[in-house]
Amino acid sequence: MEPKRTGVELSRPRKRIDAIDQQIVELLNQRAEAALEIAGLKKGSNRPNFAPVRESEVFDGVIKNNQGPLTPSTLKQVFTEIISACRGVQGEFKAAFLGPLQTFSHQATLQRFGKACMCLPQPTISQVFDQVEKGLAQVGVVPVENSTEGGVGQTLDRLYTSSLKVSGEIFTLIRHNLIGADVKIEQVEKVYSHPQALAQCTHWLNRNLPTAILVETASTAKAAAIAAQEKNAAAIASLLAAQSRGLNVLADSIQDDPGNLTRFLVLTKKDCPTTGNDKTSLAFMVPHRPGSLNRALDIFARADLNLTKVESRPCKNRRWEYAFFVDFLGHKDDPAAAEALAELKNASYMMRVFGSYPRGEEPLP
Ligand SMILES: O=C(O)C(=O)C[C@]1(C(=O)O)C=C[C@@H](O)C=C1
Repeated sequence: MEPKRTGVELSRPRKRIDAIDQQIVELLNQRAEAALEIAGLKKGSNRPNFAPVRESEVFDGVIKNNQGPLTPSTLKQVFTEIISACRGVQGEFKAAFLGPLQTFSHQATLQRFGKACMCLPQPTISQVFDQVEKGLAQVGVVPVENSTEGGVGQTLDRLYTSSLKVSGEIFTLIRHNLIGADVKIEQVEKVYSHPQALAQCTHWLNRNLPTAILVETASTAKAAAIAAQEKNAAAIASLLAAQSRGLNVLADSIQDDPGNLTRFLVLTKKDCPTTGNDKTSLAFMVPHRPGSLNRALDIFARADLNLTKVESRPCKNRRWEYAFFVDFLGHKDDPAAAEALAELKNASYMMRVFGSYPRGEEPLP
């Protein structure tokens, strides 16, 4: 007869885990004490606690020495929370973003700043800028472009009038889920969501819920709130919305494009020094003459600067004139970039560099 299986054979590795956990707790507290000491030293010198370039160095160092079995992306998640907790020990760390809670802007904020950050959802993109400009939040998180829908005009326009610096970028996978309370997928008669989310799930809805009535809401979070109350109703919203309302996920990842990404910018008052893997965002306006845009773009080509984005927006006070928003790989203080920017300044009647910042990582679908 086979011996009865008990938990006995697990006790040795579990004891090892208990001992390791004790060490982790001690080390985490030592790390938090060091962060507190740094905060004390920064206080006198007018340096903000948030140091994005240093955070990139921490991530790079951790990943460089990793032997596995944990993957780099798992370690990044763990250290996002460790740094978040340390920032929290240093003082209240407030992040403003386009609300309400449980939207993709909220998700992007948590993805970058971890759960210890204090969330300040704002009714408009412009108010996100206001909060940081007034010093009421240390960072602002605003959407700047979506991989299928394109640029977010309100963000580009407000960047133009703001003195804030872009000090980071966040790529967030837009995963839509059909969520509901006590409802099975075949019982769903109404689907609530933001018009963009409904549009991004058109094929899935046609195939799976062809007779359901689609109802537009102001946000995906609002849709989740309605679905939590209404019979035979569901919402298209984030996992965060489902979890926070205790709703069931009836179908996950239902967006038509599995690689749908939104890029967010992180706004702060201070510039970032170079890391060696940076991106720069700027805007310029050139005179209305044949070839002037061509000549401006040629400056980047001659400096061997790779443009990752070019977008135009109408100038508000000059009809049929445009500001060109450009991102390139590199830091504004790199010698070749600095020279190119000086040349561009001469060739344009307005140029503003919004900031150079560590390049963000694009998550895999
Ligand atoms: O190194 C610093 O400047 C710190 O304040 C410490 C620390 C960290 O926990 O590693 C915390 C916040 C900063 O944004 C960067 C790093």
